Amino acid sequence: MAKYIMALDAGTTSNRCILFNEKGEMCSVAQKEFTQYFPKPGWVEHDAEEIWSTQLEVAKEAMANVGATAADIGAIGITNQRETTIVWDKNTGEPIHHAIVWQCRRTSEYCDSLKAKGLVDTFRQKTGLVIDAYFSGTKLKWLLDNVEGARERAERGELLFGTVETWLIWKLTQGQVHVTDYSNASRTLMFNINTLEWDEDILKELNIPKCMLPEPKPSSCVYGEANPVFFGGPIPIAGAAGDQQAALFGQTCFTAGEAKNTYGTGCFLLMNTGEKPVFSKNGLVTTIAWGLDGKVNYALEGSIFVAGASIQWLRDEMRFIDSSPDSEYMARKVKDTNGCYVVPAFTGLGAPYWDQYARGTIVGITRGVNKYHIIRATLESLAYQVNDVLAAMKADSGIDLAALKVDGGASANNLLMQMQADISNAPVNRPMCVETTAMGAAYLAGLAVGYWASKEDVLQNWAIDRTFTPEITDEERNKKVRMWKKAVTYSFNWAKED
Ligand SMILES: Nc1ncnc2c1ncn2[C@@H]1O[C@H](COP(=O)(O)OP(=O)(O)O)[C@@H](O)[C@H]1O
Ligand SMILES: O=P(O)(O)OC[C@H](O)CO
Repeated sequence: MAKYIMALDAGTTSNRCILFNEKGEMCSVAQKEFTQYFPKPGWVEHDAEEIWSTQLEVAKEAMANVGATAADIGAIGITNQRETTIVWDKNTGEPIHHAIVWQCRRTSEYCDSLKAKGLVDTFRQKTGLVIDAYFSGTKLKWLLDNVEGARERAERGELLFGTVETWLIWKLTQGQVHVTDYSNASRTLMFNINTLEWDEDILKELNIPKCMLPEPKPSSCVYGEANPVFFGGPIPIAGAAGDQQAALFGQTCFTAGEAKNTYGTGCFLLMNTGEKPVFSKNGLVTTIAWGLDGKVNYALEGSIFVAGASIQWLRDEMRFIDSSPDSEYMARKVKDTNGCYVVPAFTGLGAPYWDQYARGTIVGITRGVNKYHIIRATLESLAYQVNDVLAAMKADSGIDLAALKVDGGASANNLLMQMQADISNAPVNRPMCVETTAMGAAYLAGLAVGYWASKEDVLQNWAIDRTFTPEITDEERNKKVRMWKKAVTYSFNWAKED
């Protein structure tokens, strides 16, 4: 048996490669940040070639760290920032434009026009999603409408579309395989989550040529082989899933009613709802969790656009901290936020508000508020946003979670985890391995090639590192949440022209 399964985790700000062994232990990790482009307020782009080159670099580095050869790697599993939209030339492989990132707001007004046509329910029933600039479909339309000659080239069959996993699989197979998995397809606003096909009516509405779309496949199956030129031998690419769905899998939330919350660039709370989609009445979206063993699992999702990114803002723009982990030390210098609330709606608000025009705001500032209070209030804003989504999840599913399973970079912050337990009045369980996104991708790939025999095989790999239990009174909690709800209203609709 091969020694490792390789997980390629293509995140929003960095790409990672982790090699996992049979026990689900991380044997080697390599990571590299890549450039973020902000060409206009509210616009976000990546260079797709840089996504590929950094991903390849870290994969080689992770192998070199432990002296692994291609024969030591049983399979590759890919997990990725979702919705980010890439279009490239089928023959030259050259992207026609920078990738338009999930956070980018450039198609907000076009989304308004779709809503004004009365299409909200149609899109929800077909795709499970709300009409929002977040999802890929309107970004793809923007590229076809705004890059010179793109629409004609796409109609002639010369251009291909993909989200990041599609792009990486295409690159790894040197242009042989153009596929997506159901979990990623379900984030495009073009995929019918009931029929598991691209939706013809929606493609017509958005004016997207179907020939440029990848073939949708299950999340755990062999899509093709990485060309030997990259790793010295072929390796099967056997799993792919959007990063949030992969984390749900990595947290072993295999049963309906189980949920996890990931604190990365954004924050994403997903609940497995079983083999039937549940449609939200409270501002959540319905998404495909994974396709596995001939079946599809659905999930309810609350997507928060800015979470760890607000800590990066404290570091890079405010220059209040030198590193993200410093936020904990600095926030502990004060006992509370001194009445200050930060609403980090930098790219609008996602669940449960869905306000494309919301922008960040700080309220409650008095003469006594200093940078430590603002750092603390920024951290607290993550917990409030998650709490809003938890309430929506409870209303939609009828399930009051006994405890919240957490992961992602910012879940390392003990103060933040304690704030979450306090504000949501629920225990917070952090697992030993918080790299659950990569782990989920590894499991999906390993299951496809028989490295693990069944889901039950990997359940035993999950273990708790630490539980945070609520410590504040109901009175304190109610007051805090009430004030947050007031604060968040001040961010609404800010960027809308009068
Ligand atoms: N100790 C910490 N406290 C607060 N935020 C943190 C901490 N460590 C990392 N972060 C934040 O977590 C994010 C990185 O987490 P990660 O799961 O790698 O995200 P992604 O997959 O979105 O790139 C960054 O936005 C960073 O600011
Ligand atoms: O890069 P992350 O981990 O914040 O995830 C981004 C999401 O996939 C966007 O939907």
